[in-house]
Amino acid sequence: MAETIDVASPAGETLRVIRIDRTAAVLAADGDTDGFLVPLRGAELAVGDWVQLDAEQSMRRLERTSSVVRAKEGGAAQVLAANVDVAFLVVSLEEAHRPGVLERLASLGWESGAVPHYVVTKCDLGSAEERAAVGSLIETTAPGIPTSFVSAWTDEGRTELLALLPAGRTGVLLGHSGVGKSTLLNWLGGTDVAAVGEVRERDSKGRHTTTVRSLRMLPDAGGSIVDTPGLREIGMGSPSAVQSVFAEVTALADACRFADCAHVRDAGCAVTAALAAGELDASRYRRYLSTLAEARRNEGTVGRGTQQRRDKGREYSRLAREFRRVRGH
Ligand SMILES: Nc1nc2c(ncn2[C@@H]2O[C@H](COP(=O)(O)OP(=O)(O)OP(=O)(O)O)[C@@H](O)[C@H]2O)c(=O)[nH]1
Ligand SMILES: [Zn+2]
Repeated sequence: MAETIDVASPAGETLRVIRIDRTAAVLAADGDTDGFLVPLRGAELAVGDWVQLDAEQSMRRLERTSSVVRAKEGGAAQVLAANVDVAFLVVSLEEAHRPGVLERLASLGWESGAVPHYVVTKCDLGSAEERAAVGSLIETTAPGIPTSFVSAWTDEGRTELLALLPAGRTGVLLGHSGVGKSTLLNWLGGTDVAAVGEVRERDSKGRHTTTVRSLRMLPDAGGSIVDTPGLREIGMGSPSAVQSVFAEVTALADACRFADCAHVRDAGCAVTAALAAGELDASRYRRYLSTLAEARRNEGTVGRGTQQRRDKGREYSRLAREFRRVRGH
């Protein structure tokens, strides 16, 4: 990647991509909120990337320490954010009752290379019981990932989140459209939430969403945070990330003494035994099979796929179907 830029900046200076859209990026010195605009002209940059300018004013992207990737069907994977330390998995209190959403976000979080942390938003809308239910669901669904309950309306949880982003650290907000990511960004950044006017565009399905990705400094914390556009379909990372989310299921499947076992009804199968004993939740096992199948198929669409991987995807789909048929889930 070599890109000529028309702004005088000292050669060798390391700059960060703090804003990006389809055609241009804004670069700024570390900790700076003012930067300059660079046309992308095909350069593959993501928010959070570090770039270095040489004497000829062409730029070189430094190696990424982490990246949040979205698999695009039929195309190359898209990097949503680079060099992030904490991946905030944002769910609204309402949405947090759905284990499938929690699992997908967890997988995307582990896949990024950043440390995942759930943020349950809009807690002003729910009761203490509802919150406790979500807390225990998260503990069983994604053990080991910490959770913060927040509300931008009542100011709950702000200090807790800011403590995770001291100077030199960057967070990223991952979550479905409408869970309150833009609101969080402004709330953490100290902007009056009521005064927020985001740039919004229509997406291919006519819905409004945030399309510009940006990195914002957090004056009250020292670090920074990246907003990603509304993710209507949250990807789920690679099969290995899915397997870390479903670690206990993976361990059971590995412990099964039959090679090529469908883990559906065979006597002596470790998975069947755990299901029968009530140690493994049938719907969790079904989600494990279908999520893994989807991750294998995606691996095929982002260009890294081999026939073998696609076959593996089909095999998991078949197992998921068979499991539903036999168990009625
Ligand atoms: N009750 C309540 N509503 C909130 C809170 N935070 C955000 N909302 C509302 O939730 C809606 C969505 O908020 P946004 O911040 O635009 O959500 P988003 O995740 O950025 O959505 P996209 O830009 O489409 O990705 C808005 O109507 C907000 O006013 C909160 O803490 N409590
Ligand atoms: Zn088995």
